[in-house]
Amino acid sequence: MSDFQQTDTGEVPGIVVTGASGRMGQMLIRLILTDDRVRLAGALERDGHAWIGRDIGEAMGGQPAGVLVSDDPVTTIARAQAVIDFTAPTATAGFAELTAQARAVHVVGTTGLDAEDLAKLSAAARHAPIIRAGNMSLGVNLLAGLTRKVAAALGEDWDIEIVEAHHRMKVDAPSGTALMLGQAAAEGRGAALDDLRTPAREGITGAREAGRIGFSAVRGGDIVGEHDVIFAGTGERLILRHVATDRAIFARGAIRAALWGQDKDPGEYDMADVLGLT
Ligand SMILES: NC(=O)C1=CN([C@@H]2O[C@H](COP(=O)(O)OP(=O)(O)OC[C@H]3O[C@@H](n4cnc5c(N)ncnc54)[C@H](OP(=O)(O)O)[C@@H]3O)[C@@H](O)[C@H]2O)C=CC1
Ligand SMILES: O=C(O)C1=N[C@H](C(=O)O)C[C@H](O)C1
Repeated sequence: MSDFQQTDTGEVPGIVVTGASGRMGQMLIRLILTDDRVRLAGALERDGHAWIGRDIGEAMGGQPAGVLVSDDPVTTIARAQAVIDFTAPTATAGFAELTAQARAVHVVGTTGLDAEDLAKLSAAARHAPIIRAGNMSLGVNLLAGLTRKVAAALGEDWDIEIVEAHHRMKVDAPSGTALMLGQAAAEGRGAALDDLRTPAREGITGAREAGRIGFSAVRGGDIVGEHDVIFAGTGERLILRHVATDRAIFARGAIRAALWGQDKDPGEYDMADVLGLT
Protein backbone atom coordinates (compact mmCIF):
# COMPACT_ATOMS: atom_id res chain seq x y z
CA MET A 1 0.00 0.00 0.00
CA SER A 2 1.21 3.50 -0.82
CA ASP A 3 2.15 5.97 1.88
CA PHE A 4 -0.65 8.16 0.55
CA GLN A 5 -3.49 5.70 1.31
CA GLN A 6 -5.58 6.52 4.35
CA THR A 7 -5.48 3.58 6.76
CA ASP A 8 -8.00 4.58 9.43
CA THR A 9 -11.23 6.58 9.24
CA GLY A 10 -12.37 5.81 12.80
CA GLU A 11 -13.28 8.21 15.59
CA VAL A 12 -10.18 10.33 15.46
CA PRO A 13 -10.12 14.08 14.74
CA GLY A 14 -10.73 14.93 11.10
CA ILE A 15 -8.22 17.43 9.75
CA VAL A 16 -8.72 19.71 6.77
CA VAL A 17 -5.52 20.90 5.09
CA THR A 18 -5.60 24.24 3.26
CA GLY A 19 -3.11 25.02 0.48
CA ALA A 20 -3.03 21.27 -0.20
CA SER A 21 -0.67 21.48 -3.18
CA GLY A 22 1.88 23.70 -1.40
CA ARG A 23 5.21 22.65 0.07
CA MET A 24 3.74 22.42 3.57
CA GLY A 25 0.31 21.25 2.38
CA GLN A 26 1.74 18.15 0.71
CA MET A 27 4.03 17.40 3.65
CA LEU A 28 1.07 17.62 6.05
CA ILE A 29 -1.12 15.37 3.93
CA ARG A 30 1.60 12.70 3.69
CA LEU A 31 2.01 12.69 7.47
CA ILE A 32 -1.74 12.81 8.25
CA LEU A 33 -2.45 9.86 5.92
CA THR A 34 0.02 7.70 7.82
CA ASP A 35 -0.86 8.84 11.36
CA ASP A 36 -3.46 6.74 13.22
CA ARG A 37 -4.28 9.58 15.63
CA VAL A 38 -5.88 11.71 12.91
CA ARG A 39 -7.68 11.38 9.59
CA LEU A 40 -7.73 13.57 6.51
CA ALA A 41 -11.20 15.17 6.36
CA GLY A 42 -10.52 17.50 3.44
CA ALA A 43 -7.95 19.09 1.16
CA LEU A 44 -8.52 22.66 -0.02
CA GLU A 45 -7.06 24.57 -2.91
CA ARG A 46 -8.12 27.80 -4.45
CA ASP A 47 -10.67 28.21 -7.19
CA GLY A 48 -9.24 27.31 -10.62
CA HIS A 49 -6.35 25.18 -9.28
CA ALA A 50 -5.52 22.22 -11.56
CA TRP A 51 -5.97 19.74 -8.67
CA ILE A 52 -9.63 20.66 -7.90
CA GLY A 53 -11.81 17.53 -8.11
CA ARG A 54 -8.83 15.15 -8.19
CA ASP A 55 -8.04 12.63 -5.46
CA ILE A 56 -5.34 14.23 -3.32
CA GLY A 57 -3.24 11.03 -3.12
CA GLU A 58 -3.23 10.69 -6.91
CA ALA A 59 -2.59 14.40 -7.43
CA MET A 60 0.50 14.03 -5.23
CA GLY A 61 1.70 11.14 -7.38
CA GLY A 62 0.60 8.22 -5.18
CA GLN A 63 -2.38 5.90 -4.63
CA PRO A 64 -5.93 7.27 -4.08
CA ALA A 65 -6.49 8.65 -0.58
CA GLY A 66 -10.28 8.84 -0.87
CA VAL A 67 -10.34 12.62 -0.47
CA LEU A 68 -11.02 14.93 -3.40
CA VAL A 69 -9.35 18.34 -3.56
CA SER A 70 -12.03 20.98 -3.08
CA ASP A 71 -12.32 24.71 -3.76
CA ASP A 72 -15.28 24.99 -1.35
CA PRO A 73 -13.94 26.00 2.08
CA VAL A 74 -17.42 26.52 3.59
CA THR A 75 -18.58 22.90 3.13
CA THR A 76 -15.16 21.35 3.68
CA ILE A 77 -14.30 23.18 6.90
CA ALA A 78 -17.81 22.51 8.29
CA ARG A 79 -16.84 18.82 8.69
CA ALA A 80 -13.43 19.44 10.33
CA GLN A 81 -12.36 19.03 13.93
CA ALA A 82 -9.17 20.91 13.00
CA VAL A 83 -7.91 22.98 10.09
CA ILE A 84 -4.16 23.11 9.46
CA ASP A 85 -3.36 26.17 7.48
CA PHE A 86 -0.04 27.08 5.85
CA THR A 87 -1.14 29.40 3.05
CA ALA A 88 -1.05 33.20 2.76
CA PRO A 89 -2.17 35.98 5.13
CA THR A 90 -5.45 36.99 3.45
CA ALA A 91 -6.46 33.37 2.95
CA THR A 92 -5.71 32.56 6.59
CA ALA A 93 -7.85 35.45 7.86
CA GLY A 94 -10.79 34.06 5.83
CA PHE A 95 -10.22 30.47 6.97
CA ALA A 96 -10.17 31.68 10.61
CA GLU A 97 -13.77 32.86 10.37
CA LEU A 98 -14.97 29.61 8.78
CA THR A 99 -13.03 27.46 11.24
CA ALA A 100 -14.49 29.37 14.18
CA GLN A 101 -18.01 28.87 12.75
CA ALA A 102 -17.30 25.11 12.69
CA ARG A 103 -16.01 25.37 16.31
CA ALA A 104 -12.89 23.58 15.08
CA VAL A 105 -9.24 24.11 16.06
CA HIS A 106 -7.38 26.39 13.66
CA VAL A 107 -3.64 25.69 13.48
CA VAL A 108 -2.02 28.62 11.72
CA GLY A 109 1.49 28.28 10.31
CA THR A 110 1.11 31.09 7.78
CA THR A 111 3.59 33.93 8.30
CA GLY A 112 3.58 37.56 7.21
CA LEU A 113 0.20 38.41 8.78
CA ASP A 114 -0.38 42.14 9.35
CA ALA A 115 -2.32 43.84 12.15
CA GLU A 116 -5.60 43.62 10.23
CA ASP A 117 -5.18 39.86 9.65
CA LEU A 118 -4.26 39.35 13.30
CA ALA A 119 -7.36 41.26 14.43
CA LYS A 120 -9.50 38.86 12.35
CA LEU A 121 -7.79 35.90 14.02
CA SER A 122 -8.41 37.41 17.47
CA ALA A 123 -12.09 37.85 16.62
CA ALA A 124 -12.33 34.22 15.48
CA ALA A 125 -10.53 33.01 18.61
CA ARG A 126 -13.48 34.19 20.69
CA HIS A 127 -15.37 31.15 19.35
CA ALA A 128 -12.73 28.40 18.97
CA PRO A 129 -9.05 27.75 19.74
CA ILE A 130 -6.44 29.19 17.37
CA ILE A 131 -2.86 27.98 17.68
CA ARG A 132 -0.47 30.16 15.73
CA ALA A 133 3.33 30.10 15.57
CA GLY A 134 5.89 31.43 13.12
CA ASN A 135 7.63 28.12 13.59
CA MET A 136 6.04 24.85 14.74
CA SER A 137 9.28 22.95 15.42
CA LEU A 138 10.37 21.90 18.89
CA GLY A 139 13.90 23.20 18.29
CA VAL A 140 12.90 26.76 17.40
CA ASN A 141 10.47 26.99 20.29
CA LEU A 142 13.25 25.91 22.65
CA LEU A 143 15.56 28.43 20.97
CA ALA A 144 13.03 31.20 21.67
CA GLY A 145 13.19 30.38 25.40
CA LEU A 146 17.01 30.40 25.32
CA THR A 147 17.02 33.71 23.44
CA ARG A 148 14.75 35.31 26.06
CA LYS A 149 17.05 34.12 28.87
CA VAL A 150 20.30 35.18 27.21
CA ALA A 151 18.89 38.60 26.26
CA ALA A 152 17.82 39.11 29.88
CA ALA A 153 21.25 38.08 31.18
CA LEU A 154 23.29 40.30 28.85
CA GLY A 155 23.19 44.09 28.97
CA GLU A 156 22.64 46.54 26.13
CA ASP A 157 26.38 46.50 25.38
CA TRP A 158 25.65 43.14 23.71
CA ASP A 159 24.11 43.92 20.32
CA ILE A 160 21.39 41.52 19.16
CA GLU A 161 21.16 40.64 15.44
CA ILE A 162 18.89 38.01 13.90
CA VAL A 163 19.97 36.49 10.59
CA GLU A 164 17.68 34.11 8.72
CA ALA A 165 18.06 32.14 5.49
CA HIS A 166 15.31 30.52 3.38
CA HIS A 167 14.64 29.04 -0.07
CA ARG A 168 14.23 31.24 -3.14
CA MET A 169 10.41 30.86 -3.19
CA LYS A 170 9.76 32.43 0.22
CA VAL A 171 7.68 35.58 -0.16
CA ASP A 172 7.89 37.28 3.27
CA ALA A 173 10.79 38.78 5.24
CA PRO A 174 11.82 38.77 7.96
CA SER A 175 10.62 35.21 8.48
CA GLY A 176 7.95 34.47 11.07
CA THR A 177 10.61 32.63 13.03
CA ALA A 178 12.96 35.62 13.00
CA LEU A 179 10.14 37.77 14.36
CA MET A 180 9.38 35.16 17.04
CA LEU A 181 13.02 35.16 18.10
CA GLY A 182 13.11 38.97 18.01
CA GLN A 183 10.02 39.04 20.19
CA ALA A 184 11.68 36.69 22.67
CA ALA A 185 14.83 38.83 22.75
CA ALA A 186 12.77 41.99 23.29
CA GLU A 187 10.85 40.29 26.11
CA GLY A 188 14.17 39.36 27.70
CA ARG A 189 15.06 43.04 27.60
CA GLY A 190 11.67 43.97 29.08
CA ALA A 191 10.51 45.79 25.95
CA ALA A 192 8.19 45.43 22.96
CA LEU A 193 9.81 44.33 19.68
CA ASP A 194 8.22 47.24 17.79
CA ASP A 195 10.22 49.65 19.99
CA LEU A 196 13.57 47.91 19.37
CA ARG A 197 13.30 46.59 15.82
CA THR A 198 15.80 47.71 13.15
CA PRO A 199 14.87 46.37 9.69
CA ALA A 200 17.38 45.34 7.00
CA ARG A 201 20.08 48.01 6.55
CA GLU A 202 21.19 49.72 3.34
CA GLY A 203 23.11 52.88 2.49
CA ILE A 204 24.65 55.31 4.99
CA THR A 205 22.91 54.01 8.06
CA GLY A 206 25.11 55.61 10.70
CA ALA A 207 26.56 53.68 13.61
CA ARG A 208 24.47 51.05 15.31
CA GLU A 209 22.20 52.36 18.05
CA ALA A 210 22.57 50.52 21.37
CA GLY A 211 19.74 48.26 22.45
CA ARG A 212 18.24 47.73 18.98
CA ILE A 213 17.44 44.30 17.52
CA GLY A 214 18.55 44.02 13.88
CA PHE A 215 17.15 41.70 11.19
CA SER A 216 18.70 40.41 7.95
CA ALA A 217 17.39 37.89 5.43
CA VAL A 218 19.14 35.60 2.93
CA ARG A 219 17.09 33.97 0.12
CA GLY A 220 18.37 31.21 -2.12
CA GLY A 221 18.11 27.68 -3.45
CA ASP A 222 16.21 25.14 -1.37
CA ILE A 223 17.22 26.25 2.14
CA VAL A 224 14.47 24.92 4.43
CA GLY A 225 15.10 27.49 7.19
CA GLU A 226 18.12 28.66 9.21
CA HIS A 227 18.12 31.17 12.06
CA ASP A 228 20.99 32.71 14.01
CA VAL A 229 20.52 34.93 17.03
CA ILE A 230 23.81 36.78 17.41
CA PHE A 231 24.74 38.47 20.67
CA ALA A 232 27.75 40.60 19.70
CA GLY A 233 29.74 41.94 22.64
CA THR A 234 33.16 43.55 22.83
CA GLY A 235 35.82 40.90 22.33
CA GLU A 236 33.34 38.00 22.14
CA ARG A 237 30.17 36.79 20.40
CA LEU A 238 27.52 34.31 21.44
CA ILE A 239 25.51 32.76 18.58
CA LEU A 240 22.38 30.65 19.05
CA ARG A 241 21.49 28.74 15.89
CA HIS A 242 18.68 26.54 14.56
CA VAL A 243 18.95 24.72 11.24
CA ALA A 244 15.91 23.01 9.75
CA THR A 245 16.72 20.33 7.18
CA ASP A 246 13.26 18.77 6.74
CA ARG A 247 9.80 20.43 6.59
CA ALA A 248 8.40 17.41 8.43
CA ILE A 249 9.42 19.11 11.71
CA PHE A 250 6.88 21.87 11.06
CA ALA A 251 4.16 19.46 9.93
CA ARG A 252 4.63 17.18 12.95
CA GLY A 253 4.35 20.21 15.22
CA ALA A 254 1.16 21.31 13.47
CA ILE A 255 -0.47 17.87 13.86
CA ARG A 256 0.53 17.84 17.52
CA ALA A 257 -1.09 21.27 17.90
CA ALA A 258 -4.30 20.10 16.20
CA LEU A 259 -4.56 17.20 18.67
CA TRP A 260 -3.64 19.33 21.69
CA GLY A 261 -6.29 21.89 20.80
CA GLN A 262 -9.19 19.39 20.75
CA ASP A 263 -10.23 19.93 24.38
CA LYS A 264 -9.15 23.57 24.72
CA ASP A 265 -11.38 26.59 25.31
CA PRO A 266 -11.65 29.27 22.63
CA GLY A 267 -8.65 31.58 22.67
CA GLU A 268 -5.25 32.29 21.14
CA TYR A 269 -2.44 29.84 21.83
CA ASP A 270 1.07 29.25 20.50
CA MET A 271 3.48 26.31 20.23
CA ALA A 272 5.00 27.09 23.62
CA ASP A 273 1.55 26.29 25.08
CA VAL A 274 1.32 23.08 23.03
CA LEU A 275 4.82 21.96 24.02
CA GLY A 276 4.36 22.91 27.68
CA LEU A 277 7.18 25.45 27.52
CA THR A 278 5.24 28.37 29.05
N1 LIG B 1 4.93 28.15 11.07
C1 LIG B 1 5.76 27.27 10.50
O1 LIG B 1 6.31 26.35 11.17
C2 LIG B 1 5.98 27.32 9.02
C3 LIG B 1 5.36 28.30 8.30
N2 LIG B 1 5.45 28.32 6.93
C4 LIG B 1 4.63 29.33 6.27
O2 LIG B 1 3.57 28.67 5.63
C5 LIG B 1 3.17 29.40 4.47
C6 LIG B 1 3.17 28.49 3.25
O3 LIG B 1 4.47 28.04 3.00
P1 LIG B 1 4.76 27.02 1.79
O4 LIG B 1 3.98 25.77 1.97
O5 LIG B 1 6.23 26.94 1.68
O6 LIG B 1 4.19 27.86 0.55
P2 LIG B 1 3.62 27.33 -0.85
O7 LIG B 1 3.60 28.53 -1.74
O8 LIG B 1 4.34 26.12 -1.29
O9 LIG B 1 2.12 26.90 -0.51
C7 LIG B 1 1.12 27.82 -0.20
C8 LIG B 1 -0.21 27.17 -0.55
O10 LIG B 1 -1.26 28.07 -0.15
C9 LIG B 1 -2.11 28.31 -1.27
N3 LIG B 1 -2.64 29.66 -1.25
C10 LIG B 1 -1.94 30.80 -1.37
N4 LIG B 1 -2.77 31.85 -1.34
C11 LIG B 1 -4.01 31.35 -1.22
C12 LIG B 1 -5.29 31.94 -1.16
N5 LIG B 1 -5.45 33.27 -1.21
N6 LIG B 1 -6.35 31.12 -1.01
C13 LIG B 1 -6.19 29.80 -0.92
N7 LIG B 1 -5.00 29.17 -1.00
C14 LIG B 1 -3.92 29.96 -1.14
C15 LIG B 1 -1.21 28.12 -2.48
O11 LIG B 1 -1.98 27.89 -3.63
P3 LIG B 1 -1.47 28.36 -5.08
O12 LIG B 1 -0.41 27.38 -5.42
O13 LIG B 1 -2.68 28.30 -5.91
O14 LIG B 1 -0.94 29.75 -4.89
C16 LIG B 1 -0.37 26.94 -2.05
O15 LIG B 1 -1.03 25.73 -2.25
C17 LIG B 1 4.14 30.59 4.39
O16 LIG B 1 3.55 31.70 5.02
C18 LIG B 1 5.35 30.11 5.21
O17 LIG B 1 6.12 31.15 5.73
C19 LIG B 1 6.18 27.40 6.26
C20 LIG B 1 6.85 26.41 6.93
C21 LIG B 1 6.80 26.30 8.37
O1 LIG C 1 8.46 29.83 4.35
C1 LIG C 1 9.11 28.90 4.90
O2 LIG C 1 9.61 27.99 4.26
C2 LIG C 1 9.23 28.91 6.36
N1 LIG C 1 8.54 29.79 7.01
C3 LIG C 1 8.50 29.95 8.42
C4 LIG C 1 9.04 31.31 8.77
O3 LIG C 1 8.66 32.30 8.12
O4 LIG C 1 9.82 31.41 9.72
C5 LIG C 1 9.11 28.81 9.17
C6 LIG C 1 10.25 28.13 8.52
O5 LIG C 1 11.41 28.85 8.77
C7 LIG C 1 10.04 27.88 7.04
